[in-house]
Amino acid sequence: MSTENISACFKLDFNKFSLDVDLTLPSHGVSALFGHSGSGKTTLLRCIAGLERAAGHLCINGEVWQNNGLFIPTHKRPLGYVFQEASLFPHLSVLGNLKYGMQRVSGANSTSSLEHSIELLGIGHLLERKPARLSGGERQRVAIARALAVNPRILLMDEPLAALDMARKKEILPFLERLRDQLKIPIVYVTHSADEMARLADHLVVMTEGKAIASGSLTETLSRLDLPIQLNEESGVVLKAFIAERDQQWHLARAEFPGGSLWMRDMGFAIGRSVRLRVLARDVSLTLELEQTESQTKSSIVNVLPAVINELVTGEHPAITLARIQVGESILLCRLTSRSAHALDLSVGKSVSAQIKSAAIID
Ligand SMILES: Nc1ncnc2c1ncn2[C@@H]1O[C@H](COP(=O)(O)OP(=O)(O)OP(=O)(O)O)[C@@H](O)[C@H]1O
Repeated sequence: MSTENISACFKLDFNKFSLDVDLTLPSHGVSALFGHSGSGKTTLLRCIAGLERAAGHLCINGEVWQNNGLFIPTHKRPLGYVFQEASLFPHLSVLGNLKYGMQRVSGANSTSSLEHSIELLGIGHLLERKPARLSGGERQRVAIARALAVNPRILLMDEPLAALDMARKKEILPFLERLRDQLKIPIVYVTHSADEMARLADHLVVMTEGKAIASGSLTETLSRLDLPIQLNEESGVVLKAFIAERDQQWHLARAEFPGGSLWMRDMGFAIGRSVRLRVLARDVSLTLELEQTESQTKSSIVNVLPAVINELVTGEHPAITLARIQVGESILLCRLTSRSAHALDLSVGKSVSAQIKSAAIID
């Protein structure tokens, strides 16, 4: 078995809550811990940090931090931890805060890791400022840089955007994408925002009542219908695609994914650029008309793809049916009324046309 991953197995009992997980997470990229409030996401993160003393074991890319006879205390674990609210020392400048964080970790006094984290988070122009003169988003970028400056083996982030307004979130997300793409260490990211999860995660862990009920690649896990995350308006899939064509006259771009392609608003991305597409189940509808050219001329919907029904389940309310449909090698989800599903006589294996009302490039 490869040691290049995170192996985390914990059992912990609080009064009215038990954590019981046995997970293998990838050695790099973002693993999102996603689930309702109280499902145990923060508790799991705290176990990884050694802030909770659970029974079990923890191995980070071949380094054992906990097993039966061993428990490395938090201050000796080479990790970065980012909380919801950046807790910076008000009397120290940004640079002072970064350096203070480094002093506390032995062997972390590396100028190159400090410079690299300043550059990654784009805070070079803020180094002399005191925290009171930073925006919420800038403060959080400093907190992330401080966590990275110690050259950690893993970065733990507990809802780092939750305390920020929409504009600040938008400002910070590109930096988080940069960390995901450029850092060689794993990032474990707690969130209950479907949007953040879809945009940032490579790997998805779904938590319910202290258990990890699913753990797998983002694309695969989001295409499952047997998880509670699919039972709401935000359910949908993420497709890995690339820009294949641009229609300058109508300001559209065609993004190609395994098994199909979608026209969408041109965001100015170059041809060949990799992108993520988020297609919400509520934006997909089904018809039995199979002739694409004809239906395109009769409908305002630009994207019509041939599909085969893969699975059908009742949604969160009996009026709603969720369909999992195969489009080439990819899976899309569709929310429709149970009455429509009945009228179309939908069944597993049936060929249909999927009309995609809208899809968003989220990368
Ligand atoms: N030290 C503790 N003692 C007793 N119960 C605790 C303790 N810490 C957490 N809990 C309980 O464990 C459960 C899981 O909490 P946790 O914070 O891990 O959930 P979460 O999924 O991160 O939630 P949120 O999204 O609201 O942050 C909750 O019911 C919480 O009240």
